[in-house]
Amino acid sequence: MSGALAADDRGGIVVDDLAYEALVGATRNFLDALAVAVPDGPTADRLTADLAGWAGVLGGLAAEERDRLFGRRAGIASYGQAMTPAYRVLERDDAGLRGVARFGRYFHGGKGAAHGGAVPLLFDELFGRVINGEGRPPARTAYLHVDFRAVVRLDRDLGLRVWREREEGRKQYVRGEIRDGDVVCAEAEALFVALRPGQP
Ligand SMILES: CCCCCCCCCCCCCCCC(=O)SCCNC(=O)CCNC(=O)[C@H](O)C(C)(C)COP(=O)(O)OP(=O)(O)OC[C@H]1O[C@@H](n2cnc3c(N)ncnc32)[C@H](O)[C@@H]1OP(=O)(O)O
Repeated sequence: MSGALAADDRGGIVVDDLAYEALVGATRNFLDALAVAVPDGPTADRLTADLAGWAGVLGGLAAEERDRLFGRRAGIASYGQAMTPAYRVLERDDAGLRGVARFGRYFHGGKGAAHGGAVPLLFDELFGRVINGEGRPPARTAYLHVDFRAVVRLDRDLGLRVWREREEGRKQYVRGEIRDGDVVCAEAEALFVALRPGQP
């Protein structure tokens, strides 16, 4: 990214994991509040100006992709990103993971249920985490199939499970499910293809 500095070149102290997790959590809370608020004109103007100010501050702290924190902190909730519904990994090994997810109001589709696009988004994120494990070449999603079995309700702790199904050369098949208690809300299957050296 042009104009971005490597973290080492900035000379400052990078925020610790706990503080970064709190920042991403506050961002999620903000997005949930924005999704349901009906602001008056002055409030909207004030917020727009505040956000523009913060975008400017953060723009001045932009880093190269390899040095960024967003989505790259393995030890914290949602790997430190707010792009997908919130999740936490409870158990993980090379075969898969178990965890919990929560779809905030920002991910509302209609009639109290999560947006249909947010469900595959979460699967792609989780699959990517399992497939791109330690020591493996990076792999990209070739296809992602989701069956929506029951509505995903907002603001509830949901069970997550993802597991590697099989591997055929560069092709890696992975499956997963999202449960609300005993109810399977969504099941997914995907193919990831490991990238050849130099492949974007
Ligand atoms: C790099 C990122 C990780 C970095 C680490 C970061 C840490 C972790 C972060 C995790 C957070 C989120 C991670 C999300 C992961 C994404 O969402 S990636 C973004 C979404 N996906 C894309 O943009 C992919 C776009 N497509 C492509 O780049 C290329 O089509 C692909 C998928 C790499 C495959 O192309 P290719 O390498 O030229 O392979 P190709 O020879 O065509 O096919 C290889 C084999 O796969 C089969 N195949 C390919 N596509 C299909 C298909 N759609 N259906 C069926 N079979 C297929 C072929 O038939 C062939 O089979 P065989 O003949 O070998 O039996």
